[in-house]
Amino acid sequence: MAVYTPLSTEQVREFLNHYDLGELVAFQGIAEGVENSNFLLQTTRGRFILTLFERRMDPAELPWFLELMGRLSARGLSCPQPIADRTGRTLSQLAGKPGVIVSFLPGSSQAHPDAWACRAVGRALAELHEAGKGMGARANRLGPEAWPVLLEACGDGKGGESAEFSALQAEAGQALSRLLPAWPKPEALPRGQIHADLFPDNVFFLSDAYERRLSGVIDFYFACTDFLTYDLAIVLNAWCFEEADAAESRSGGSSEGRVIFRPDKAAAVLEGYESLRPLEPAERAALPVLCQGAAMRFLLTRLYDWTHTPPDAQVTRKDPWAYAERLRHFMRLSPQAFSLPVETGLKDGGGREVKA
Ligand SMILES: Nc1ncnc2c1ncn2[C@@H]1O[C@H](COP(=O)(O)OP(=O)(O)OP(=O)(O)O)[C@@H](O)[C@H]1O
Ligand SMILES: N[C@@H](CCO)C(=O)O
Repeated sequence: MAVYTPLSTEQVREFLNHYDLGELVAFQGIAEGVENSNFLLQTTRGRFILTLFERRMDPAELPWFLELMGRLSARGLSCPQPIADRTGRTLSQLAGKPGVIVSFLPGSSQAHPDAWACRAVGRALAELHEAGKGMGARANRLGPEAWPVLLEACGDGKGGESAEFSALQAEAGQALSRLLPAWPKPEALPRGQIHADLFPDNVFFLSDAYERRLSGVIDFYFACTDFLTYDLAIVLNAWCFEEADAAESRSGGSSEGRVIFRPDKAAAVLEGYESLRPLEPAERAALPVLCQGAAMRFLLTRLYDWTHTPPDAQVTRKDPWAYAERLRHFMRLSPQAFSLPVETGLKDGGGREVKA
């Protein structure tokens, strides 16, 4: 559970007094997530999400994220809308942390998304890239310049001395020395606002007997300005492998063979994306390297968290070895692996599946 900062009913009630959101009925910490503390608030006016920002977050950058969500939402992407208090402010302080209340999105995430969901997320990513146009830039704090620093810092924490951990650190270091010189120059590919963490747990779906649709995208707190295709590479990493849930139950040894790449899902992501924003040849050619970079980014943040998560935090650590496997997969790929457009036969007009 990701609650780093527990709150009392009194604190939440007092906080809510500054908003026009009715009276507090109930609140609870939310089990999912690793970055921030999240609470579900039930008030007499409905459900809302309260987030307290914890780590890897410079409070000075919070207005940028709130502006992005407001803009995307105004342009038709279903995402949380920041809610202003009675003085018009969306960003406040609670328990010594910056805090925000956002609208609650209905639906639920899919732990094991199928090819249809992969196509829908590809399409939603292209919508996000289109809707994000025209906003000021925010640098990617977890981009390639940050990776060597992060790797260096991984060994400082508790448990960093184990042989298995050291082997993974060494492997990441070797891969990094090959990856960094191959990384595209900033002007080489189209850039824009990217989500940068579009994992299955950040995408909601709704379904009934007649149809299934993607109902919303959450968690924009890693969003930044970078290669649009890097966002696609993150989605290919996060949505197109199947894995055993190995995180906390690891008993040692290598995790080789725990994850399997699904080319049909990758084809579905690309087809969904290109149904709105066809890739340029240079973007296709860069995808194998960008996929290695995306695997590296999540390998490194997970590796760092493996040894730096406070023992009393209510949080389930994520498995860095699963991303080492993805990195190996993408390092083995031919540079032409994504060079041709794909056809999956899933075409349905975008994101909505009509059931028979
Ligand atoms: N606007 C929302 N509407 C509905 N549920 C939400 C909303 N925002 C967050 N949640 C719930 O809270 C959980 C955690 O939120 P979020 O993913 O933003 O946390 P995080 O700590 O930033 O996670 P991550 O590890 O993905 O970075 C989500 O999985 C979801 O269940
Ligand atoms: N989505 C990330 C956690 C947030 O950075 C991961 O699965 O490692």
